[in-house]
Amino acid sequence: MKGNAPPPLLRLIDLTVTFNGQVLIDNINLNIKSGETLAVVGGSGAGKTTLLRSLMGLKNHDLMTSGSLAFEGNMHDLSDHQKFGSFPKHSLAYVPQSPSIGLDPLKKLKWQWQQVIRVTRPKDREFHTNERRKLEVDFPKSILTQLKLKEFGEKYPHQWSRGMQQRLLIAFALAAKPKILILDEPTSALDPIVAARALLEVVKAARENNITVLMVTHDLALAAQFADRIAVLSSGKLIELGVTDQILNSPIHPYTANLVKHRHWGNSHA
Ligand SMILES: Nc1ncnc2c1ncn2[C@@H]1O[C@H](COP(=O)(O)OP(=O)(O)OP(=O)(O)O)[C@@H](O)[C@H]1O
Repeated sequence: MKGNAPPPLLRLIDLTVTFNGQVLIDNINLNIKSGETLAVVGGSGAGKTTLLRSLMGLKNHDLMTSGSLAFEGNMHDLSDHQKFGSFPKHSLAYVPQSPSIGLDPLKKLKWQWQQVIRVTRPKDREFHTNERRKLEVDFPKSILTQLKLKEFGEKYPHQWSRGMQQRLLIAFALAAKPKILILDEPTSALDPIVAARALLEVVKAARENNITVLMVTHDLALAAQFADRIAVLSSGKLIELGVTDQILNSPIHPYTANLVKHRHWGNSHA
């Protein structure tokens, strides 16, 4: 059946990022399959955030980027910001590690939701104007319920805890109906028990809405609970990639074996 496998939704080809000659991302090739949850795991400084930012075409002028990205069969040059402009950015939704980056402290959350719709669905062909207006007024209740968020509209960000702000950003991202939801350390603002529960809800909501999830985390145990596949990043290199069970039960690279050995596993993968 191998020959019949569908092409990947996104293909990262020969991505290299350097800073003053120092290699931060070293020739990474990575496929993301439609509908999967892929976790990129690595320690601090491994290059996780740099990988995500490059993949989204977010330009940092200090860094030199080379490589390309194929999305739904179309090629985009990552080294050339102008050419990357043709990439359908609304297909990706990014939730940053720090929720405060994504929220305006001076605006009620309802206003911020309206901006999400205006930006992600400009002159939308999918929607008649009336439908779009309705969406701007009504946050999809199903997503609020799925993520256990209520009464979000009339409050300001500071009236929510950091964990709630992070969940709200994830809800905004899901409601914008991206093809890929990108989560940077999605549970860093939450305590471990709440984190696992919240991530379970996010992955479930993404699956129900047919959204592919790419997350980066330093926590292999958390990745193991939710990811279909795990990619291991170390010093900017993709050193191992496999389905979650293979990574946990028969890791090939000594770095991965060490990660697995030194994790305290919960019940799911003891
Ligand atoms: N703009 C930049 N200029 C110079 N070096 C950078 C820049 N951005 C990232 N780096 C370096 O690239 C390496 C990877 O950083 P990155 O933030 O991607 O790692 P990370 O895996 O996300 O780490 P963490 O888990 O601590 O957030 C680090 O050595 C970092 O210092």
